[in-house]
Order: sequence, then structure tokens, then C-alpha cells
Amino acid sequence: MPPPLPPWDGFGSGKKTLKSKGASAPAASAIPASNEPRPARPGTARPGPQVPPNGLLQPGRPSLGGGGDFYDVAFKVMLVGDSGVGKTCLLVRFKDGAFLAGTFISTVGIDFRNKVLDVDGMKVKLQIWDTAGQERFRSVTHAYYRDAHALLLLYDVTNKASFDNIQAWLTEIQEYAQHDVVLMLLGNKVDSTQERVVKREDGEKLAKEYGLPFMETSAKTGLNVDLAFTAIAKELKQRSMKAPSEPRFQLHDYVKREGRVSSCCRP
Ligand SMILES: Nc1nc2c(ncn2[C@@H]2O[C@H](COP(=O)(O)OP(=O)(O)OP(=O)(O)O)[C@@H](O)[C@H]2O)c(=O)[nH]1
Ligand SMILES: [Mg+2]
Repeated sequence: MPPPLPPWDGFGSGKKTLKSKGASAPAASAIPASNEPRPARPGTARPGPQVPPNGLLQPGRPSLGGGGDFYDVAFKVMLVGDSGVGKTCLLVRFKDGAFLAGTFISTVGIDFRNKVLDVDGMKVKLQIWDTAGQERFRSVTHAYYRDAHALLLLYDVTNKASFDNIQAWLTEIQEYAQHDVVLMLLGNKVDSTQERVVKREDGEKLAKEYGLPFMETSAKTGLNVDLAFTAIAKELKQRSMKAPSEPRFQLHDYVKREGRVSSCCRP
């Protein structure tokens, strides 16, 4: 068993900071609009391009990404967690509003999808990297952590092992990601009420222990899926602004206030 990690300090909570070994540059920054990275071939690590420290791209002049979407600022978000927890399904639900039912096709290597959100009048592009949860692809994913501005760490509420592995994932994140990466814990598949083995309170407790924002989600019904990505986009946008005119965005409070509880698990 690895030693317990100190609470996360990615949100200026004043708690003890996790220092990353391989990372020294500030995390919140933007992807150059003209330099659209391509997904890696399976088994090939292709970290995205180096990013400038300022989150705003040509303020006042929208940028056109490779996908043809106009945006003001862009960020990289990575989905991580054990194989089968629902990372790909969560991304497909967010991007296309659909659910991938049927045969489980495990992700090979890494893939990405883009989505532009309107966040308080600003076009925020999220470039979302969907990683493979299988152990054999771990070295591929390691190469991508450094450029991620935010991480969504998933477990499956119907799979206790995926919950127990969260600490190991946090150790990995501590080692490879930027120390101030935005991090959120998600307990997925809450629609599977009969199969649930991880209680909502257990997820909340773990999240509290590490100072992480937490929500339960369902890629199947869509519960809290848009909210998770919107909350991340709001936090990243706020961080990228040198002198924000609006009051500081509070990710923890926002998620607590806006998150819906699945009807199965109301206390
Ligand atoms: N009931 C239910 N099933 C889900 C949900 N999300 C995903 N699944 C199912 O869980 C299985 C795995 O989903 P994926 O999204 O492929 O899992 P993954 O985390 O991407 O797995 P890897 O690519 O191997 O890392 C699939 O059979 C999905 O249909 C959910 O919210 N509810
Ligand atoms: Mg997948």
C-alpha cells in the first residue's frame, strides 16, 4: 500500500500542496489555435504542443481551431481512471449527447475530442483526452499528464476495485501532472442502482480527504455530465484571466450547489 497522500491543493484551498516531480511550468494556459494536435496512434505517445503561459488567445479576436470552431481560449482536459469506469462513455455523452450501450470496447492508447462551450460570454474550447485505463497503456498516458490543465478522475460506483484504486491514481497524478492541475473526482454509473457497491458518502468522504470537488455521474442518463465539464471550463477560464473583473469562481461551491443527486440515493 502506498503511503496516504496529503490533501489536494489545486484550488487554492490553503491545504498542503502536492508537488509534481516532472512538472514546473504553470498549469493554466492555452493551446495555440493554429497548432491543433493530432491524437496519437495506439501505443505512440504524442504529448500536445507546449503551451503559452497566458490563457487568452488574441483577446477580442476569436480564433479558429483545426476543427473549424471559433474560440477565445482553449484548455486540455484528461479523463483518467480504471478500465471500464466509463471515461469514453462520459466523453461521448458530453460531446454527442448519446450513450454507448452494448459491447464494451476498451480504448487503445489515447484519443481526443474537442468541444467549445460558452462560458459567461467567452468561447472556451476544451480539448478532451480520453485515456486507456488498461495498465498496459499506462506509459502512453504518462506522457500526456504534463500538458493537462484539468483532470477528471473517474471510478465506477458498481466496481469497488475502481474506487479502491483512486489513491493509486492520485499518486500517479502527483508524479506526472502539473502540481496545480484542476482535479475533480467523479463516481460514474449511478443509474445502476441494483449493482451499486460504493455509497455516495464514501465518495464524498474520499473527496473531502483529498480536498477534491466531487460528483456522481451517469453517462447513461447524462446526470451531472455537462455540469462536470462546465465547472472545469469555468475554473480554467477564471484562472486564465490576469485580472478577473468578476468575483473568483469557487469550483467546490459550484459543484456542490449545482450537482444533482441521483434519485436512487437521496438520504
Ligand atoms: N449503466 C451504465 N453503464 C455505463 C456508464 N458509463 C459506461 N458504462 C458502460 O461501461 C462499459 C465501459 O465504458 P467505457 O466508457 O468504454 O469505459 P472506459 O473507462 O472508457 O474504459 P477503457 O477505455 O478501457 O479505459 C461500457 O459497457 C459502457 O456501456 C454509465 O453511466 N452507466
Ligand atoms: Mg475508453
